[in-house]
Amino acid sequence: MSQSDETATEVDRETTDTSDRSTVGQSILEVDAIDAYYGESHILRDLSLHVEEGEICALLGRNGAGKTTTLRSIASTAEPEVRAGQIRFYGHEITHMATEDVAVRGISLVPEERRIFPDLTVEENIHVAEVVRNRSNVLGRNISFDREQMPDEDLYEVFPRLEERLSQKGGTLSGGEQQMLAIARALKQNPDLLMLDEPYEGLAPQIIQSVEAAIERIREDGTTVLLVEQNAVAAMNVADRCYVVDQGSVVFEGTAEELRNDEETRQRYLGV
Ligand SMILES: Nc1ncnc2c1ncn2[C@@H]1O[C@H](COP(=O)(O)OP(=O)(O)OP(=O)(O)O)[C@@H](O)[C@H]1O
Repeated sequence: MSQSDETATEVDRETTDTSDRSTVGQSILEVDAIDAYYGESHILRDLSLHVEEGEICALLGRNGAGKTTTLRSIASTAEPEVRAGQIRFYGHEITHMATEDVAVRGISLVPEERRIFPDLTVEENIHVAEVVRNRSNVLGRNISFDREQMPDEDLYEVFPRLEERLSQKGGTLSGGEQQMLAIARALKQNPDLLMLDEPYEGLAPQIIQSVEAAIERIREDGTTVLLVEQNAVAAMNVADRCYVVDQGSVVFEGTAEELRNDEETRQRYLGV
C-alpha cells in the first residue's frame, strides 16, 4: 500500500465513523481561540465559535470584519495562515489540514465569487468534482473523494430550476441561478457542513427568498449550514443562532431572536 493509499484509508475510517454523530444539537464544529494572518496582517484575534448539528448558524458583521477569513480558516484554504488556536470537526482537529482532506471529511465552502465555469453546462458544473478527480488521477495525483455523492434526483428536488436548465451554459444563467448552481455543486459532495459566503449578494429580494427557501430545505434534509452575510436582516430570517464579528473577534453570540431584540448590537456592529 502506498503512502497516499494509507492516508486515504485513514481519512475514510475516520470519515465513516458515525459513532459520535448521533446527538442532534451537539457541536460538530469548534473553532477555538484562533489567530489568523495574511502575511503579517493579523486579522482574526482569539476568535471562537461553534456550530451545532442540524442548525443554520449565521456569521454577521460589517465589511472587512473577518467573516470570509473565518470560513477560509475552517476550509483550510491556502490563505490565511492560522497561527494559534484549534479547529475541530466532529472532535478531530482539522487545523492546517489540506483543503481537499477537509472537504473529504464533510465540509464544503461556496465562496463569495461563486466560481461557476461559464463555458460548462449546468450539468457539467454540478459534476465538476468528478472531472477534476478523473483528471488528477490520470496525472498521477491520487485524490480521494470517497464521500458518497448526493444523487442528482435529490439535488434537483431542492433546485428544480436547475433541472430545467441542465444543458444551458453556466455563464448564461442569472445571478440567482448561478448562486443556486454554486450551492448545488457543493451539495453534490453530500457535506455534513455547508458553508455559504454571502449567498444573497447582488440578488433581488424575490430571488433572495428562493435562495432562503433552498437553504431551509437543505437544513431540513439534514445538512448543517454556516452562513456568512452582510445582509443581516435576511440572514436572521433563516438562522437559528448568530455570531457578530468585529475587527476579527466575536462581539455577540445568541439566537436570531436575541439579536433581533438587541438593538444596541445591531446598530453598533451591523448598522440595522
Ligand atoms: N488576501 C488578503 N491579503 C491581505 N489582507 C486581506 C486578504 N483578504 C482579506 N484581507 C483583509 O482581512 C480583513 C478581513 O477581511 P474579510 O474578507 O474576512 O472580511 P469580511 O468580514 O468577509 O468582509 P467582506 O464582506 O468585505 O468580505 C480585511 O481588512 C481585509 O482587507
